[in-house]
Amino acid sequence: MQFPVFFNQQYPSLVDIAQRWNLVWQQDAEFELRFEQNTLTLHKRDEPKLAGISVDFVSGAVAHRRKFGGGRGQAIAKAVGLKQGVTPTVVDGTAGLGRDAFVLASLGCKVTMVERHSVVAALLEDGLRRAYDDAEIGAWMRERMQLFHGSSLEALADAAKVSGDEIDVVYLDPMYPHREKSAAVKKEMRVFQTLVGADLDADGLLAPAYELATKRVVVKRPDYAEDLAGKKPSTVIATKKNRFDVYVKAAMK
Ligand SMILES: C[S@@+](CC[C@H](N)C(=O)[O-])C[C@H]1O[C@@H](n2cnc3c(N)ncnc32)[C@H](O)[C@@H]1O
Repeated sequence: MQFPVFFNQQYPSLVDIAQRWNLVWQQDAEFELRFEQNTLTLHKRDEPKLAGISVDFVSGAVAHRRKFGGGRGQAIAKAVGLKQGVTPTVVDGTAGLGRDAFVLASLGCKVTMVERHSVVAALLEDGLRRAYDDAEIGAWMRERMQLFHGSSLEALADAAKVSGDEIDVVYLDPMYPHREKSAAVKKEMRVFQTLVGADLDADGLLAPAYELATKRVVVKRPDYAEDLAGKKPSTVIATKKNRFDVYVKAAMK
């Protein structure tokens, strides 16, 4: 399916990206793609004051968390079963901007990110390009993080084949419809949320995820959300605003 975006058609890299990701130039498109400081960036055109969004594994918030975050003590690490001597292989079935996947990769996991939205996939690929080239993190990023463009509802097993490994854990963090009165969403996330919308078909992800994972499926949810597909998890790891629902199939070894 083609997605409409506005971009500078005189800029060859943007023309290439549009072709590769099936993005079609449109004068009055809601979003614009730009290259800013060697970084593919998405802007919402009717809110020009909002900062653009991009994927940056090298500097910024995720890099800070890698250096100063809680390491293997973080809730997400516990949820996927990272512990002394155990570093699971992961398919992240709802990659988004790749932040959770990057946390897991920086802790040693091999992670295949699956993303269905072509603009998000383009941003992820651009983030990976810069990370792969980075002197500090490039070597392990090339080994551990990769992208698969497709829907996890149908293509999860194909994504796993790209990885070539047995998949221990499938991680899911679908976009949850926001409550009417929820506090103003962080501005940057507003651009992203307008782009992808609510993942109303998310319940369908649990079954293919459970089939693929050999050890467990982990689902990130807001604390007020109902269980994915109405299925009660084996364990829940709660954080301040979210929880990780863990569906255990077999023990981690
Ligand atoms: C809330 S975001 C994930 C954020 C991510 N965990 C992070 O840390 O950046 C959800 C993403 O999953 C994607 N998505 C939802 N359903 C999907 C599916 N069936 N297959 C692939 N991607 C999907 C959406 O397009 C969106 O980019």
